[in-house]
Formats: sequence, structure tokens, C-alpha cells
Amino acid sequence: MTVETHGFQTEAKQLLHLMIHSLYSNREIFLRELISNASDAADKLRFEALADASLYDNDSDLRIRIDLNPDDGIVTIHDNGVGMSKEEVVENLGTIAKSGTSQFLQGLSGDQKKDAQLIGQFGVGFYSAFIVADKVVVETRRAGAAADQAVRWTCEGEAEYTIEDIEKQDRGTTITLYLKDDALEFASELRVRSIVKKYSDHIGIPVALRKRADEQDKDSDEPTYDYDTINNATALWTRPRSEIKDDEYQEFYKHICHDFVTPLAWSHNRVEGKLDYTSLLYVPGHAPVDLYNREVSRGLKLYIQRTFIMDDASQFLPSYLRFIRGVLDSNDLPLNVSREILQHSPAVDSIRSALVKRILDMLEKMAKESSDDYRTFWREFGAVLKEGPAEDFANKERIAGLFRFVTTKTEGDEATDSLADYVSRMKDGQEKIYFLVADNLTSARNSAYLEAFRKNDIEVLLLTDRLDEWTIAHVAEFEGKELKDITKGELEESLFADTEDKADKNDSSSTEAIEKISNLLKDKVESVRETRRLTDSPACLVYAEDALSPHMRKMMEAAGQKMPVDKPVLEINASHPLVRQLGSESDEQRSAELTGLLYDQAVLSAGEQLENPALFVKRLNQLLFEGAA
Ligand SMILES: Nc1ncnc2c1ncn2[C@@H]1O[C@H](COP(=O)(O)OP(=O)(O)OP(=O)(O)O)[C@@H](O)[C@H]1O
Repeated sequence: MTVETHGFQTEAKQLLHLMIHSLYSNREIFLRELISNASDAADKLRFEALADASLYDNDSDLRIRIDLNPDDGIVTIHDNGVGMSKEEVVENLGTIAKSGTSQFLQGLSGDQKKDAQLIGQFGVGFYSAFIVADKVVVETRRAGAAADQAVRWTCEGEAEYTIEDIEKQDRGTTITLYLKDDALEFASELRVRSIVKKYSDHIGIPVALRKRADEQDKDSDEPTYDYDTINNATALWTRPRSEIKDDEYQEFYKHICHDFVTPLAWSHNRVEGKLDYTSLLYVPGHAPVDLYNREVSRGLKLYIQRTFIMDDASQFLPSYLRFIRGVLDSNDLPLNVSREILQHSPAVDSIRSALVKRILDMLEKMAKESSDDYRTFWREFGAVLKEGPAEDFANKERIAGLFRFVTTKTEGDEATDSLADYVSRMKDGQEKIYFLVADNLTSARNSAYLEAFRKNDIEVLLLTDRLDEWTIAHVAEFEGKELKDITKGELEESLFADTEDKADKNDSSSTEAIEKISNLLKDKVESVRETRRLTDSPACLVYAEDALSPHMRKMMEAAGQKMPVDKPVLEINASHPLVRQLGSESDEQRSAELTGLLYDQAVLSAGEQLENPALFVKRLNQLLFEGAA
């Protein structure tokens, strides 16, 4: 018999190293992971047997069995699921196909405590065996393969593993763990029984523990054993809601998602009538490392009449809810359904819209009843939810209601205020919801465009996420109130009356200033007018209602699209000394310099780049020296 030695893929090696050396606070989870894998293998066999029942080979009672040998510190887990071929063993146990792995590994700090937590979020599956064992042997025979086509995979170190052909009498996989000296507790019946009960009660097939039989076979010296089923063995979602405890829902989530972090919320529903299905949807407690990678397949685990059909059935969720995990069990779809059929099925469309409503309900409820959880949710998934209004027009207002913002009235930098909060604080006579787009909070808060809003105590949303402006354009209005960019168009006259400080205004000089500036800047601005926006700054640029903002234009240009430049309006603050000086200045050269300065300041306030920064600096210094002289 030949024994082949193989090296692990780099990522697998790194992960294995971590498993072996990490101080793991919650070591028992290795059993959950291995039982989960065994139960997945049973699901896969059932699925394959839909097309070819002979794969059962007269053994269709799928189950998981655990043998303990406390004397030698050995734990063995058997399943009669689908098993693996030699190629599958190499592929599945020698490499990690999970996307985001190298990204995740780079994120590790070397601090064992922090890393253990990160590993928990990442989910390590099979490799978690190495948390408790220093040697792991996997013997497996693929369903449909002959007894002499089985394989043994052995790993004792971190760098390599061996593979050999063996004979195995029955189909499925047996995993043998040789426990580390400090992990011998995991061979104790009492301990394992309670762990299995905790983690696998909701698994759809029996998990049984080997125990000494009450009656000994008289003809043999060997002890006689039988198996004691520990778990409930009914798939959780098929049970009535009223009978399921919170921790059972949580454990089930961890089982299907291979996630170690408790979910924030769930929603379990049975629908009967025109369509007949059960859904169990979860909001995870943290974002996966690859949330923004659109290539990664994700979605619900699809069952049809209790039979597992596929992981990641993405057709049941719109992309902006791609963070939702869970199970859908349908009685309407055909068992031989494929991803292509799902794409064109009207039943799928109806289920999807019903699920979207459930998810929005669940999020609204969380926002209302558990604000801490909702903050976590928003932090982790807010950016994805923001894709909603563009993708799902019918629900855009409900989705926008779930958004959280930093506004000029928010304390701190965390986005905690909803549009409804904003509307409830609107001033008498205020008809619009105002927002300002900026690169970051500091520049937003210090923006000249906010001056009149501050003075008149009108709240403004501060938008600093890359896609905020695009999102808001799709939302367009909330509770009948238009969302308005404060750098565009005219402001409501009635609201900003206070800003105009009549006493300070010098009408003739401001008319003159406007005339001069208009002439000097005719290539750069559409027109020049007096402002309602400013109280302290001399000037600002204002864009047409339908113009692309500088922020958007920069983004489109960065994406390689050349955008036409719409000339802005220059608004000037007539009571500002610089403007007054300009109005009364008779020297042409000086007027041009002052106008240049005024314009460049407005460009900077708008968050744009100056065309000629050196000239700006020179003019500024000139003015300063004059002042000092
Ligand atoms: N008992 C088993 N029977 C058959 N195949 C198995 C068994 N255990 C593991 N595998 C195969 O090995 C693969 C890798 O398992 P592993 O637990 O590392 O990752 P996973 O279950 O795919 O994902 P996750 O990282 O989310 O746990 C599985 O996808 C499966 O194909």
C-alpha cells in the first residue's frame, strides 16, 4: 500500500498553525463543527440520492455516531453521509477554498487572545479538530464507490499530511481524534453528552453516543456496546415556534452558518395557502470578511420538503439584504430544481418579496426594541443596506427609514439618528430634509455651507460615506419631505430670513461688487448673487439642483468617466469685509486679486481642488502683509 505525503496549501498551513497554538477559550466547539460537517454530508447524500437511490446501498437511515475511549484519549465520529473521494479529500482537507481567507489571515495581530476571537468569527470548520487533538485521522468512502476505494488521511504536524488507499466496509466518514494531554476531558462521556446535547439537538438526524450494553455478550471477551441517541433529531425549523427556546435558535444559527458569534435577531415563519413554505431568517452579529465581494455566493440554505437542495440559494434575497442567513424550506418547488429554474420561477419571486417584508419587519422591530443591537447591526451592515433604495424601488421609503445618520445635532461621531428623528425635529415652516455631502465629518462640521443653518437652528444630515449621495438620490423623499443638498439651488426664503443682517448691509457696494466679480469670473461661474447661506465666510459656490456635485463628479472621474463641468453660481456675503473692500476698490489690478481670493476660498469650501494653489498662497500672503503693514 502506498502512502503519499502532501504539503498543505499556505493558507491551510497558517490556519492549522493557529489552531494548534491558539489559546482557545471555547475548545468544545470542535465537536459542533465536526457534527455539523457530518450532518452536511448526510444532507448531500440525500440530495444526490434523489437522482440515484442506489447510492444508499440499502442503508438510508442516516446518522452520526460518537465513540469515546477515555483510557487512550481517543474520540471517534462516524457518519454514513456522502463521504469523499481521494480527490475530494485532498481538495477539502488540504486547502481552504473559503474566500477572504488570506485577507483574514493578514488581519491577525499575533496577540493570541484577539486572534482567537477573530478566528471565531471566521469559522474554521474541520481544522477546529486541531484545537483538541495533535493527531487526526480521517477515513472515508464516497457513496457509490467500492469498499477498496476508500482513503485514509492522517495529519500529525502542521506542515504535511499523508494519504493512503484503504478498504472501508461502509460508506461515509470516520474521524478519529487523538486528544492532546490537556484535552482529555473530551473523551469523557458526561462531558461529551452535554456538549452534543447543547450543539446538536436541532440537527435533523440522530447523533448517538456509544455506551456499554447493559447485557454483555457471553461468548465474547470484548465488551458489548450499543448506541444511545442524544439529540432531538428533528430539524429545528419544522418545530412550532412556541416550543423553541432562544438558545436553540442561536445554536442552530451557528450550525448552519459555521459562525461562532450569536445572531442579533431572527424570524421564523410558516406560510400556508397559495404558497407553502417555512423560513427561518437570521441577522448575523457581525459582517463576514468578504461582505463587499460581490462575486461570493451567498443566500439561504434551500430545502424542498425537508430535503437539502443547496447552500447559498441567492435568488430568495435581493442583493442589499445579502447579509441575511437562514433556511427556506419550500413545498412548492420541484425536487429537481436548479439555480436556472429558480431564476425564472414566479413562486421564487413571490417568496422573495414576502421574505423582504419579513426582514424589514425584523429590522424595524430591532430598531425599536433593542437599540444596542441595532447600532451593532448598522455598524456592520448599514453600508450594504444603503444599496437598497436603488435596487428595491417599491420598498425604498421603508429601507430609508432604517438608515442612521450623523446630523448637526448628533452627539459624537456614530450614526444614530433616523430620518424619522430628523422629521420630528423639523422647524415650523421647514419643508425639506437638508443634507451636506463631504469627505469626512470634520470637514462636514466645519463647512461654510452650514453657517446659515446653524444660525437658524436648522438640522442638516452630514453624509460622508462614499455612496451616500447616490443612495440619497434614490431615496429622493421621506414622509413627503424632499431631501435637499444644501450646496444646490436656492434656499427657502422664509426659513433663512434671519441670516440677512440688514443693518450691516451696504447695498450700493454689494451691487458694485457683484458687477465686478461677474465680469472677472465670467468664464468660471454662471452668475454671482447675494447669499442666504453664509454668515461668516465671504463666498461659496452653489450648484444647479440637477447638477452633479463635485463629490459625485470626482467619483465618476475616478471611475474613468469624463464628466461635463456645470458652471456653479458664486454666492457672496455682502456683509463680509472682503466683499465690502472689493465693492469700494477702484484699482483694477487689486480688484482682480481680491476676486481671485474670494473665488478660491469658495472652491476650497466646496471641497474641491484649486486650479492654481501657488497663486492662492501668494495672494493670501500679499493681503496678510498689507493688513500687517
Ligand atoms: N464528515 C464529512 N463528510 C464528507 N465531507 C466532509 C466531512 N467533513 C468535511 N467534509 C468536506 O470538507 C470540506 C471542508 O470542511 P470545513 O469544515 O473545513 O469547511 P466547510 O464546512 O466547507 O465550511 P466552514 O468553514 O464554514 O465550516 C467540507 O465542505 C466538506 O466538503
